[in-house]
Amino acid sequence: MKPTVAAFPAARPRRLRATPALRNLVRENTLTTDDLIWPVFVRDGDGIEEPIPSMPGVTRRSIDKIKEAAQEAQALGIPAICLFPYTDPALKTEDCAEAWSPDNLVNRAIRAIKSVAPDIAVMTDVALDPYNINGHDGYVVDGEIVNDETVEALVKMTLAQADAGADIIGPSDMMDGRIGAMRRALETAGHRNVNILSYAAKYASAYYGPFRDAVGASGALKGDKKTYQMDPGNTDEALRMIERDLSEGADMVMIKPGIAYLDICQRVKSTFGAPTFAYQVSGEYAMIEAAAQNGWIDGERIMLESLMAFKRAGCDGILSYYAPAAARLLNS
Ligand SMILES: NCC(=O)CCC(=O)O
Repeated sequence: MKPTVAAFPAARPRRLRATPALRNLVRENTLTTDDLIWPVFVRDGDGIEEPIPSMPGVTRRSIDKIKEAAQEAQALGIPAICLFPYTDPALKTEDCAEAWSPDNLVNRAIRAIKSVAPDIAVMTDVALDPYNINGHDGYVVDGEIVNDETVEALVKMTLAQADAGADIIGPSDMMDGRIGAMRRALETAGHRNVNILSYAAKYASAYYGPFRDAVGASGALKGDKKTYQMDPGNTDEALRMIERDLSEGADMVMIKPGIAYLDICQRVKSTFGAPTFAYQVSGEYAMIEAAAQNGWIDGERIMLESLMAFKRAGCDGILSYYAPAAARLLNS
């Protein structure tokens, strides 16, 4: 659609920018707390909030502190919280059995959140990397990340999370066929209302560096994730991945990382019209924080501007470490 614009001076586009009231009236996109999913890091212990040096302002919390965070999120009106575990290295194994233990950190955290903040939707991450001795999202056999055996493990992990009360399952592993396998297993187990938010277009990105520090996977990872995560040069492939995951039973889809992949967000939303999310990942957060702490940028304004960019690109929501800070500003 080509907009009709009169010639100057009949058209003076600045008229619509003249006052806050007029700007508010004609704003095309809005950012609200309803758009936010807050990723949080869980660790063992009690009363612990441990700073993550490469993500200033973000901490690893013990479950009692996660409960407080969930209550804070509920009070701020943030609809969902997403859990990532910092697993004790002694629990990381080749078979990754801790991933589907009913009493692993994440499953205990889900139950704890549900006990104090029942209005919050709890999202989980499904991938083997927090439990894998070699840091990969899948099983490694003779140097290869094997697909089908990994999917079997991911299904067990999914069911354990759903049993614990997860509302949204977030498969971030990028194996083939996992969405269909998870959906069938959830249906069979009677978890008919558990949503799947598929990390459908997840790129092999350097922007995840600080996250791997946060979950203690940096040292463990041998090699890279390029045989399962996507090549940053590709666009059409992202559309194929989204279409496939939706056809296998994903309720919502995600593009990750965020700000460097807004073209993908825009194409995905305009092509499929499905609930579309972006993940403003750890490296994006770290870059904004580093510049803000140096006084080189206005951190609060950049935070809100970067989140608004996702809305403009068509996203329905954003996973962001800024969720509580943004919610406080948006609510003020
Ligand atoms: N599966 C979750 C992630 O890989 C998060 C990445 C990040 O925040 O950098």
